[in-house]
Parts: sequence; structure tokens; C-alpha cells
Amino acid sequence: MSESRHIDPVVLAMVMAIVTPIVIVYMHQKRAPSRSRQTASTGPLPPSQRGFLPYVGVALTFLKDINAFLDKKRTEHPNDGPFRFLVAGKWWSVVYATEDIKLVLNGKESELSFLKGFEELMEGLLPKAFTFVPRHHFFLPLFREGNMEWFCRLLAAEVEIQVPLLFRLPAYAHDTLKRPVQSLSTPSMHENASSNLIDLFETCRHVVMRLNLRVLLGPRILQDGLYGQYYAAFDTIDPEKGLVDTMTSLLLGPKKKEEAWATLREITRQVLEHYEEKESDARGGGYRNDGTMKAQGAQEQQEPPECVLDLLVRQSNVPLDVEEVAGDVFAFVLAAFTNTYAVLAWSLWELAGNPEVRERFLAECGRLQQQKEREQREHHPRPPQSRGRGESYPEEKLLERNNETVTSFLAVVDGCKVARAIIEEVIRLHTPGLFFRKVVAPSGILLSTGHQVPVGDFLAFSARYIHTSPALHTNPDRFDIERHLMEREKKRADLSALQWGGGRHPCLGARFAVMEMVMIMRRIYQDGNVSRVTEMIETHKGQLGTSDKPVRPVYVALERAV
Ligand code: HEM
Repeated sequence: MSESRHIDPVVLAMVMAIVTPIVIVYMHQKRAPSRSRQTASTGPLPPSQRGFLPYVGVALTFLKDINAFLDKKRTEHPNDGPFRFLVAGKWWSVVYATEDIKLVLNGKESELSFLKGFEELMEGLLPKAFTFVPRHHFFLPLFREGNMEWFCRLLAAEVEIQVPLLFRLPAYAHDTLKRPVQSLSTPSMHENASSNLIDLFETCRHVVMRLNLRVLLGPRILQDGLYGQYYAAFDTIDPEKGLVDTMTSLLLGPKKKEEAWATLREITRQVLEHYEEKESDARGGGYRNDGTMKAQGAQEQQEPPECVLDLLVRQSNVPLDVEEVAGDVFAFVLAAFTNTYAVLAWSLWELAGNPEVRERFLAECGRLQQQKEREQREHHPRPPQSRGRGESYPEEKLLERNNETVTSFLAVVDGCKVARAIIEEVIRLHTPGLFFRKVVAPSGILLSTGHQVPVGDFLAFSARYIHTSPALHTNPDRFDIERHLMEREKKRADLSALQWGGGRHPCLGARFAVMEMVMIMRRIYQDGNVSRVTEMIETHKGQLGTSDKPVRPVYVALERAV
């Protein structure tokens, strides 16, 4: 009897060891500000869920599949009312009413650029996950109107080199794409073969990465093996692998992450030094003792800048900080790459499966090509140089030739209405999941439902819900480019088109992204055709800010025109 009442001290210690930290964490977990700390206008909080685990809250189900979590929760609240939940010490409020979504997008009460968002998210779960601060204050201002034609020419020249290579690569050989461009110029495929099998998404991933790095850091990045190193390092810390994966790998391998950052920094340093030396020579002297550059020398700068970094160095009067530039490059690649390659791949997939859409796209390409040639003939009576298939196009020569013409490359790309509609429809169907901001107004935000979201909460809405809502789109599951060609439908559904975000933080690279994708699509169809080999795609839905990706490789055949 007495033995049964005895509590084993080891068991007691174990129980205490488990329970004590839980109680401590629970007592210290962040709570919503008390009513007394809110202003007079406060309404009730949205219905809240703290989850079973203190501090962790509902993190496990939320991060596992954000879309499934939202779908389930939405149905639990009447009339699509707002709800609130705890994820790793941070409170999130999700809204569905149109007025409230507009408040998130336009209102000054909530704020957050998406890069800062990553830092904030990680801070809750893994402090200092980004030891290397992503920024976007250097490069993105360069994306203003005056530079777009130049961007367009840079891209056009590189697309001329990259895309024809796709038709000559051996099947499945993605490692090949990591090689320097010179070695790729030698066809590795049998000349008589008429089609090349590729893993669509993986190939688009490489092509877009190559193009973006070329535009940012110049041709050297592709020529001396730096590309392979950059790509591998970026891959190690790419958050698009999914938040859970990223956090696990960061937790398990902080050393790996440090090494990856060091590689990115070192590559950026090499390229930056190259352009600083070039600029210093052009100005006839380099920096003064106070660090500022000497005035421009006798040697005038004739050549257009080779890349964004070159342009940046030319415009800067002080030496640039490697750490900051490397962070900016990372931020740019992250923003410019993860969605663009998926949207490009989905667009090619849709073109391959929709003959009617493909016909309209090809007709548009033909029309614009004729228009361009007509303008060229009028302004340059001599015949355009021949472009034999299989000929390799040295980039500099192409840029030279492009500069001769008066036709605006940008005007041609902007004229691609069908191609743009394909892209916008693809983004609608495979949209980035959740948009979020952080409430900064001290009094919080009063929602249309009368609920009050307190300062410090993440305020979010589901772009997927809007893009697939039957109230806003006729047959929302159907791929139909018509809805983007008809102004009427857009006007009817004021909030239906969030492909590029909206309000105070729209996508800054939308025009660049469209330009890049349209050029690649047109160039592929200039040399041949794409046909589906994989029949159906099993999709992994995009989570925070990323588009849908396939679960398994998706194969298509690139058929060369005969
Ligand atoms: C198909 C490709 C792309 C898609 C679908 C896309 C989509 C978006 C969306 C929806 C937002 C708003 C997110 C929000 O409100 O929370 C956004 C923001 C942003 N995008 Fe894109 N984007 C793409 C390509 C690019 C490219 C190529 C660049 C850079 C050249 C870029 C740079 C940015 C930046 C810097 C922001 C944040 C703006 C801010 O914080 O104020 N994006 N993008």
C-alpha cells in the first residue's frame, strides 16, 4: 500500500523537467495587448486560436500547408469573418471582406515589404536566420522607365544565346546548364535529332537564373565558372524550398549557410571590383583619398553599361559596400527568380496543351515580327543580316546590331497582349498563396466586421482565394486568357487581379518579369515547338509568396522546326 503512494524522484524530476519549461514559456508568451492598452475605438478581437502548444501555437499545421490551413479555418467562421491564430509567438489575423483586403493593400496602418517580412517571420522561429541582410535599395530604383529599353536589349541579347542552346542539350542533363556558356555552344546532341526532352520546371529554373545573373552581374558571371558556384550557394539558402525545409536545414546546418553566404559575398566582391576598376580607368584615375571618385577624365564613356552592377558603379560617387551589394543581389535574385521561372514553365505548359491559345500567340508573334521588320526596312534600307539556324550569336555583336535599329524592343514586347494574358492567367491559377503586412498603427486596425486587429499582428489575406473566387471569376478553374483581354471583366471585379499585388507595395519587377518571359516564349517558338510528354501535373500549392510547383519532374519535348 505504502509502496504504491511512493513517487519515484527520478520520474518526478523527469516530469518537472518537461512541465517547468512549458509553464515558463506559456507564462512568457506574447499575448494580445490588453483592452486597456488599446484605444477607445476598440472592438472585440477576431475569434482567436492559441493552439495546444504554448508559444508554438498552430505553427505545425499552418506551416505544413498554409492553403489547407486557411481553407479549413475559413469554413469554421461564419460569413467568412476574420480569424486570428498564434504561430511561434506571432499573432496572425486573416481577413476576407473586400473592404478589409483593400485596407491591407492600401492603408498606412499596416506595413511590410516582403523582404522585411522574411526577417520578421524567421525572427519568431529562428533568430538571426538571415545573417546576411537582404535589401533592395540599390538595384530596384534602376528599374525606372528610362532604363527599360536598355534592360530589354540586354535580355534580348542573352535570350538569343541561351534559348537556342536548349534545343541542343542532351536530355535530362541539367548539370550541363551549370557549365560556362562557351562549352555549351558546342552542340552535344546529334544534329539529326529533331526533338529534345527536358524537365520543364528545372530547365526554366536554370534559364531564368542565368538570365537574371547575367543582367545583374554581367557576362563574367556566366563565363568563368562563377555561375555554378553562385547557383549552388543560392540553392542552399533559397527559402522557396518551403519554410519548414528551410528552417530545418538552417537549424541543422548553420555552417553550411555561413559558407553559402561567404561564397555569394566573394563572387559579388570579384565582380564589383572588376566594374570599379573599369570605371576608375574610364574616369582616368580612381578614388581620391576621401574615398570619392575622381571627376570623369578625358576618356568619355561610350559603351553602354554591361549590366546592372556596371550601371550602379557608374552612377555612384563612392565605393560601394560589398556586404550591402551582395545582400541586394540576393534580394533581387530571390524576388526575380522564384516566381518568374515557375510562371514561365506554367505558361509553356499551357501553350503546349492549348492549340487554340498557341495559334493566337503565334499569330501575335508573326504580326509583331512583321511590324518590326517593316520599321527596320523603312529606317535602314539595307537588308537585315541573315540568322542561320544553329549559328551562334556573340553577345556583343548582337547588342551592336540591336543598337542600330530604331525599333524599340520594349514596344515589341509591350505589344504582346496575348502573351501577357497567358502569363496573367497562369499567375491567377498558380498564384502566390498569402499576402501579409504587419499592423503598425498604435491603435490597431478596425475591420469592417467591427473586430479590432491589434498593433503587432500580421495581417493577411489569401490571394488564392481571390483569384479562384466564383464571385469574381466566371469558371474560375478554367484556363481562359479571354478574361485578361476583356477590360469589362477586370472592371467588374475590382479586386480580381492581384497578379502583381497592388496598393502601396506592388511588384516592382512586373514589367521586367513579363519582358523576360515573353522573350523566352517567343524565342522558343521561333525555333520550334513544345509538346507535352508528361500528361498531368500533380501540384504542390504555393505557400507564402511563391507560385505552385509540380511535385515531380514534368517532361516536355522541344521540337526543332524543320
Ligand atoms: C512572375 C514573376 C513575379 C510575380 C508573380 C511577382 C509577384 C509579386 C507580388 C504579388 C508582389 C506583392 C507581394 C505583397 O504585396 O505582399 C511582389 C512584390 C515584389 N516584387 Fe515581384 N513578382 C514577380 C517578379 C519579380 C521580379 C522579376 C522582380 C525584380 C526585378 C520582383 C521584385 C519585387 C519586389 C522588390 C517586391 C516587393 C515590393 C515592396 O516590398 O514594396 N518581382 N511581386
